[in-house]
Amino acid sequence: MTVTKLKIAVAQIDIAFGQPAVNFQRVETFVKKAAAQKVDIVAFPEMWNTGYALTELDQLADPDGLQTQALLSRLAKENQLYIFGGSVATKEAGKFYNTTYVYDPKGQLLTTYRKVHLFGLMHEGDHLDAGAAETHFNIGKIAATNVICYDIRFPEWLRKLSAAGSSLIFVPAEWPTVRIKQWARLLAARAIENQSFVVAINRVGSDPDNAFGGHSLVLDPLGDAILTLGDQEELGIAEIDLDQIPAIRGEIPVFEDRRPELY
Ligand SMILES: O=C(O)CCC(=O)C(=O)O
Repeated sequence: MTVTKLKIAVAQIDIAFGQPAVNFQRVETFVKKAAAQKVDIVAFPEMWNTGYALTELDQLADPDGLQTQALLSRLAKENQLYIFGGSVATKEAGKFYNTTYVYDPKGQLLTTYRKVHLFGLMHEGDHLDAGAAETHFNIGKIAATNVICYDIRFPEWLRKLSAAGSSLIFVPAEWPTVRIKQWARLLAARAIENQSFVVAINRVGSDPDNAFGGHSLVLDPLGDAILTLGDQEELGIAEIDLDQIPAIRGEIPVFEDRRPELY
């Protein structure tokens, strides 16, 4: 990794419904595939341990995220890369969350984020508690942040995270095929308005209620796609250069031109 360039692997995986052991194995396989491509970071989708088996979370959610943390820490260290851990279902003090972990190549946990906006259409609010905190982390010297899936429909949340200094936004998702056009458009808008790179990782396959459309994307700060995946399981590779950001933000200085006193 140079200071501004990043080689990213997007692990667009299928998720076995309610079968964490199968999914842990799949994540391990994809980290190894990514390492073979000599990437700096590999990124995963949302709720990859359980899928949306929300009624079974009491048996399936990872207690305090410890199993996920142990796996991601070991894999990051063994393979000498960053892991953006998508998100997993966790059980903490009797509550359930949709939780992200990010690891550095030393196997150290960089940050934890819990999905802030719960998606009523998929009954998240009936089973999960919402997070209430921002996340900020560095990939090398690159300032990054993340949200989860439905969070991208709340531009004010991503603006707040970006205004704090991030220029790279990760978005893990289980975004249904039926709304995949909205996925692409919302992500492009979030990239353009925040003048940030966006790495958006959707799952493929289906569960008892939905089919999931893949179409994972890496977008530049103008909203143009550097990488677009299809609707099958695959590992996509993209290179981004954060050196583009100062010129784009200098030409149209939206962060400086904001009028927060009005909104
Ligand atoms: O906003 C949407 O259309 C999809 C959101 C979603 O599937 C989720 O947050 O899990």
